[in-house]
Amino acid sequence: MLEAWTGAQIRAAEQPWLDAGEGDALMRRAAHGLAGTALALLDSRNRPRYGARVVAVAGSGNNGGDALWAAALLARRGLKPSAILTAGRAHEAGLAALRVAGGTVVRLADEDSSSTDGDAAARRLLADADLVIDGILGTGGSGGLREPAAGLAAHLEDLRRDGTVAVLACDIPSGVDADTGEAEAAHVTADATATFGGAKSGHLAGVGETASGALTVVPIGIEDALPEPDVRRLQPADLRALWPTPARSAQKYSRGVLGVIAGSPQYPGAALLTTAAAAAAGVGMVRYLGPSSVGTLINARTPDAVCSEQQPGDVHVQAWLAGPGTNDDDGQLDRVRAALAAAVADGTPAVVDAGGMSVLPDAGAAHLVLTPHAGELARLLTDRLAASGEQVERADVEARPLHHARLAARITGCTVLLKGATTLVAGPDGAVFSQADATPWLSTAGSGDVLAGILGAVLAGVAEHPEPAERLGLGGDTRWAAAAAVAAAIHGRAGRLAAHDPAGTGAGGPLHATAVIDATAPAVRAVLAG
Ligand SMILES: NC(=O)C1=CN([C@@H]2O[C@H](COP(=O)(O)OP(=O)(O)OC[C@H]3O[C@@H](n4cnc5c(N)ncnc54)[C@H](O)[C@@H]3O)[C@@H](O)[C@H]2O)[C@@H](O)CC1
Ligand SMILES: [K+]
Repeated sequence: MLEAWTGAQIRAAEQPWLDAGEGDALMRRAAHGLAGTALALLDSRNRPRYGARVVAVAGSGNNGGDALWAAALLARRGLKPSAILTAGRAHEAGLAALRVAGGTVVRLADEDSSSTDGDAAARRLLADADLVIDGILGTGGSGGLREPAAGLAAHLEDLRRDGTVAVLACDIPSGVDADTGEAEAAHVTADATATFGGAKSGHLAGVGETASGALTVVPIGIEDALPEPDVRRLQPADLRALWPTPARSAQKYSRGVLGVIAGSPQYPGAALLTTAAAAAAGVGMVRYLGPSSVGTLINARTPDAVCSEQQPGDVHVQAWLAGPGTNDDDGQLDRVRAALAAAVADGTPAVVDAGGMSVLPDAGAAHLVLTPHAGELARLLTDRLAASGEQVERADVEARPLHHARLAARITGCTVLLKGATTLVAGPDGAVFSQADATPWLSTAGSGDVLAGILGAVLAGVAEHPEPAERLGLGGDTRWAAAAAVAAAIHGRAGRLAAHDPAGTGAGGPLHATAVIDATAPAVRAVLAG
């Protein structure tokens, strides 16, 4: 599991070492890890190390100190170091080390300075650089980059996009909030980030996720002092442990029955996709409740689904999937309401997707997993905050995804899975998961229905088997958020397979929602095979 903490949590874990006067030792370890990551980044681009020009861009704090020390260390490996100072002050020992290593130093003009010689010299250094280490701001930064650093960062991004320079962020790309991944204004975008002691939540959400590039966590000795993580990301081994794999004695009922209330004669597609996806994910059995005309269509694609016009109270299921493609005309929304009320009362987990979110019970529960995209989450929050008159727009959710997912979980009392390039899952108990397994090709109609089906299958499978989650320290209500993260990861991986985009970079080509369904079982097999 990749675990991440807030800046304050990391600082608290460092404090005993600082109190004991061992701050320098922590910085030395950080700088060594940073220098090692710099060499690996050059190697990955087939750039020779010897004679490579490395520029440390350093602000006033310890983040700049790390960068200056790393540049000095790299001089011993044959690189040519220099530094651009963005503030009036710089870390003294780091700066001294860089000078001893033969590095030139230029300082950007601040608002009070009339000379801009430093700015021109800084741009010349960047133009000649093979590698830039961004040490402008770390966990002590607040409020985004200001001038003159902001202008320099914009110039650096032009050079990075052209491929002339590789950018390595020290701890966190400067200007990105280490706790939230938000960036109000200018920020650095990095090809890679070396972070110290533990990942920061800001690496796994929002702008911070994309701005960080490839993340390396450098241990500095404080790790045992870290508390429960703020954000988690499940890795393949975790997915393997959490996937509802059948026991030898399993039969369809012990594996879980999923009740699906989706689709309508007008919009049957959602019913077809959700039921087929749940079946492909290996649920014990799918029970579809809805109009018989839709049931007939479902059985043409998924003959194993049991379809009827029964009501939720007539059947016994281990999980519900309620909402996609439903409307008021044919009684489907009444079924959704009844299923969700029963789910809250009897503890049966439920996926609440699309139209289901408009008939959510006032008092939710962690075992109800809502699956909004940014626009739906904005609407849900605006509805719930109507009394205060607060309006939430889609753009607000996109700019502050972690904040809004957490807010929605708190207000609704439900687990909230916010769909996006990176999927965030927030539980009402405060647990957060961030999964980045997807491919941009997944942004297509029907993709969300497939996710809902996979999630329904996972919830039905884990409903009566909490042990694997407990073994990973994800017990109690956190297990519902973990189940949602598992489903998001498998959906993303199926998408990558279907698009032939193994790394999720956008390589490969288009996919159709049904291709994602067909790739679901192979994605699960690949995870289980390790
Ligand atoms: N505390 C420790 O023991 C360790 C810290 N380390 C490094 O130290 C960093 C944290 O160091 P600091 O606490 O000095 O914080 P930073 O280096 O992030 O910078 C803080 C300084 O920047 C100024 N500042 C804040 N926001 C600004 C803005 N928007 N524009 C311009 N200036 C701004 C502050 O006034 C302060 O002087 C970590 O990210 C990590 O890189 C590592 O060396 C490992 C050990
Ligand atoms: K930085």
